[in-house]
Amino acid sequence: MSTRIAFLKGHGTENDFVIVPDPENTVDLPPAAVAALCDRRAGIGGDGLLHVVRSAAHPEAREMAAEAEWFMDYRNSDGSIAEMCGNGVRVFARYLQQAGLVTEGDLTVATRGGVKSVHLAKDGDVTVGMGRARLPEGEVTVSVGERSWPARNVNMGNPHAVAFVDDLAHAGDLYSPPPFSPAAAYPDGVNVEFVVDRGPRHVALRVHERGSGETRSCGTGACAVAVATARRDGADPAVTGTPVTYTVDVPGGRLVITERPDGEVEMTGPAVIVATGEIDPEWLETAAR
Ligand SMILES: N[C@@H](CCC[C@H](N)C(=O)O)C(=O)O
Repeated sequence: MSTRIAFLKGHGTENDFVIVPDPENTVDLPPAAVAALCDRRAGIGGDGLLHVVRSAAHPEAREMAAEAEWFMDYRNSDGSIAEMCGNGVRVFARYLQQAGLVTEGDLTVATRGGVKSVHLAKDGDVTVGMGRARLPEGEVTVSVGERSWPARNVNMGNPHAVAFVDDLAHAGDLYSPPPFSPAAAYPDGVNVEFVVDRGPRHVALRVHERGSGETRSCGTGACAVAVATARRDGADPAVTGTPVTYTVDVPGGRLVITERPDGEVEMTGPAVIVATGEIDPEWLETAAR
């Protein structure tokens, strides 16, 4: 009989993940296996999967091994690969801490979007240096039913379309990806955020994630929203020399995002491990067929 595979379940502002610790990269996780594990009825359930691998043991991360011991091999719930996951990095760091692989304080995590700096605070919050936002030029439109909105194209390592709406209910049921145009703006698909104002430097969002559907939170999405809202509000820390902080409410909680004058975007929020268990490898093999 083959060995059972350890897993954990965790979430960050209710963006939830199956975590598979696999330091030497020996667990085979093809897209169908990831989709089976993330299935909320027939599997464990999650918006995505965090495969925890030593950077030195993963071909996509070897070059980052000197800077970051651990690689977050992130997958969406449909099995697709994404460059970055902001809530995922916080949960990944919490796992490393609880497993005794790192101590509280500062650490680095390798991701497909580069090496990220993480701070595990004593109060339980986790802060991640998310890098700089890129704001590609060009008009983008997103639609839901009869309504459509201009959207800001923001890249946080992964692609986002940020649309300001009058009412979050206008985003509808978000069962399927909101259509966007022009198609050339997002050749690899896009995460779409719908945003309303809540007060000064305070917004709320709903999100449809590429590869996962509507989720209760998206960390990269919250960063994209903070930067798009700052520009809409005429705030650019690179010009004023003053950091700008936004509170971003998501259906699953609250994230605080600061953009600094050097362009670096920092995200702070919670990260929780809720369960541990074992995956039956025979089930996984069958389920992934
Ligand atoms: N939930 C994540 C984003 C995960 C990746 C995204 N679905 C994509 O395909 O780009 C976050 O917290 O950032």
